[in-house]
Amino acid sequence: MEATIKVVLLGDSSVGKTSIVTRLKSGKFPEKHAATIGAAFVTKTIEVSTSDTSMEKRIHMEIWDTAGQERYKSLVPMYYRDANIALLVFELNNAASLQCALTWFQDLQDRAQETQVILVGNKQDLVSEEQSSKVEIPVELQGVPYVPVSAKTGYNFDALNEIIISLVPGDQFKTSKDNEQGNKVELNNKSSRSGCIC
Ligand SMILES: Nc1nc2c(ncn2[C@@H]2O[C@H](COP(=O)(O)OP(=O)(O)OP(=O)(O)O)[C@@H](O)[C@H]2O)c(=O)[nH]1
Repeated sequence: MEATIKVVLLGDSSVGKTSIVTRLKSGKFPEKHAATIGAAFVTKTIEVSTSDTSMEKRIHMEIWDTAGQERYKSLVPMYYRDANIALLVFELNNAASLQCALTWFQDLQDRAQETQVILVGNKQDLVSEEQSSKVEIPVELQGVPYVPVSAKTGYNFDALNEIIISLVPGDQFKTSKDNEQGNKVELNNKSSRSGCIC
C-alpha cells in the first residue's frame, strides 16, 4: 500500500525549518546554514512495517520548505496550497515565533481548511525539558498535535514521524494494482483526447 502526501513547513525565519527537513530526510543536522530563498523541495519515503507484511505501507512525502523571511511571505500560500500536512514550526526559546506560527495557522484556516496541522516546537536542546512541555499554547492551537523536537540532536523525531503517519488518511493509500489501473485510465484518456484533436 502506498500513499503520496505533500508536507509543507511554515514558520518565522531561523526557527529551524530547513534543519528539520534535513533531519527528516537524512537523519543529520546540517553543518552549514543559509536562509531559504523562496522555497525548497525534497522527497522522503517512510516505510511503515506491520506484523502482516501484506499490510506494509509506504508513504512518499513531498516536503516543501518555505522561506521565513518577510520578503518571501507573499509567495508562501503558493506552497501550502493542496498540502496534506503543514508543520507549523516555532522556537521553544522564542515566544514571538509561536505567535508567528499562530498567524500561519489562521492563514491556513482561511485558505486551506483541508490541511492537517502539526505544531512543532524546535530547539528543545536550548531549553529545559520542563520548559518544552510547559509551553503556553495559544487557545486557537490547543486542539492541534504538538511535539517539541530538536533538529540538532534528533530529539523526538520518531514521535514527529509517527504523528505524520497517523494523519495520512486511509483512503490515500493505494495498492500497486490501483496505481497500474490509474495509469491505464490515464493512457486511455490521453488516446481518446488525441482522437478528438485529430
Ligand atoms: N540549537 C539549535 N539550533 C538549531 C536547531 N535547528 C536549527 N538551529 C539553528 O537555527 C538557525 C536557523 O536554522 P534554519 O534551519 O536555517 O532555519 P529556517 O527556519 O529554515 O530559516 P529561514 O530559511 O530563514 O526561514 C541555524 O543557525 C541552525 O543551526 C536546533 O534544534 N537546535
